[in-house]
Amino acid sequence: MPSLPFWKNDMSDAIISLKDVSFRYEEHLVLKDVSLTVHEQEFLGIVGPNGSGKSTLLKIMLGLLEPQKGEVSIFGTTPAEARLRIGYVPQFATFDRNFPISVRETVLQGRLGKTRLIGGYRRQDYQRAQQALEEVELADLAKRPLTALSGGQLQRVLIARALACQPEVLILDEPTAHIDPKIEEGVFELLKRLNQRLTVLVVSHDIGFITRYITRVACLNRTLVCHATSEITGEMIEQLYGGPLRAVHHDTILHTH
Ligand SMILES: Nc1ncnc2c1ncn2[C@@H]1O[C@H](COP(=O)(O)OP(=O)(O)OP(=O)(O)O)[C@@H](O)[C@H]1O
Repeated sequence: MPSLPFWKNDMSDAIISLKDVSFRYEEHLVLKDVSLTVHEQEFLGIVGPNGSGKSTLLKIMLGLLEPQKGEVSIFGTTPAEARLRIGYVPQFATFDRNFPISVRETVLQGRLGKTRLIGGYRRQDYQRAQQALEEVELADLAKRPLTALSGGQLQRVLIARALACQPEVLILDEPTAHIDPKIEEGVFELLKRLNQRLTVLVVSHDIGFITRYITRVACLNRTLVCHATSEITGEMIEQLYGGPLRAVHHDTILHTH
């Protein structure tokens, strides 16, 4: 009898499984023996200092990068095969907001992998885009050009674009890095609502803030350690960031000295 694939050793509702994954850019080892299982309906935070490999880890889950070592399974298959089941919201900085395009057209781009390539979008695509805009509470801005949006509105549009492909998991890379704290709260309240029907995985620098929303945190600094939110202490943060953390804002539960 063939042996079970490695992810079958985990709970049956595991949707993302990485086992002993290592990745290097040429000589530079960025991830070392990273193992992680994400379960259905989780709201997982991935935190770590600059350059600790967070975006690299996401790109591996999305099949954009292939690890030199280890195994990656998404919904029991390869990242490439599972791609359309994942909604991805890239880092804000990588998005050209001056592109002359409307909110609706941006959200429709999320349908590209799901619709026909020739002949334009179908009625169903417009319906899905409309639903996604309603879900992020921006339906009345559908015709507005992207250039006329605030940072928080733009972030919601990018979330709507990811939702338009009807994903089962939403992966966001620093969704609130460039918006102010009040708006940040609104974005995380939205993610919390979406988490009622979707698995959510979010990369953030701001562990103090996100612990209010997430169920579990994965601390990455080349290697990865997971903690239940309730276990997080200032000492742990200090170890992760290699020194006292000065920039935890909001009325955070964490204090380091
Ligand atoms: N294409 C690349 N070629 C070579 N090195 C890279 C490449 N992309 C990233 N790196 C390096 O790999 C390391 C990890 O980068 P990565 O972007 O995954 O970190 P991060 O934790 O997401 O950082 P940040 O918090 O600054 O976004 C960094 O030292 C970075 O300079």
